[in-house]
Amino acid sequence: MTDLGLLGPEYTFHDLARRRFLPELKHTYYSSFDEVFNALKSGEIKHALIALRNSHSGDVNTNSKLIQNKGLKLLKEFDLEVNLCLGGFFKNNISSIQKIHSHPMAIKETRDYFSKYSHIKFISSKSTAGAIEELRNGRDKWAAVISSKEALIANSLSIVAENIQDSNQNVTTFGLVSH
Ligand SMILES: O=C(O)C(=O)C[C@]1(C(=O)O)C=C[C@@H](O)C=C1
Repeated sequence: MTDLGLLGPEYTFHDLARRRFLPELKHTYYSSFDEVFNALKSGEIKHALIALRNSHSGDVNTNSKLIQNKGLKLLKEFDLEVNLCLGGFFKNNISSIQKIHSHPMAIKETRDYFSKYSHIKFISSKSTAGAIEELRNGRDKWAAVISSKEALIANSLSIVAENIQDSNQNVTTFGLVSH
């Protein structure tokens, strides 16, 4: 049994919250909230770290409701400032980018920023760091991702723009949950 399950891979915002607030816990990454909830139910993990809400874009998934409906315990809440970056294979101009992969919440949190680039197609991914894997598989030089700066650096991608979130106080609240 691992102590903590969370949405991965490395350098998702869940992972940045884990590193900041719960660095001592042995952890396992999962690729969706469903998988994290299932791992908690089956006893594969003791605790889960799950995003509940964002200060600008509201509820994350239906996670708060799911925690209540499943009779899980919300032990603690942690607030993490979420600074979003745009990154890709090259330091492209934003106007030359055609496609952006990211988690739906990160896309929501940057909607105003991209409002003048109406040609860009947004593609939902399972997490901001997971979007990087999709970017690599797509091999499209005009594609980009919205993710953490840490994820871009760890994956040797170029940073096209920093702090692109619409709200300058963009905070996501994460819950530490147990059975
Ligand atoms: O995709 C990630 O990196 C996540 O950790 C998910 C998530 C979310 O669930 O809202 C976490 C914080 C940010 O608000 C954007 C995405």
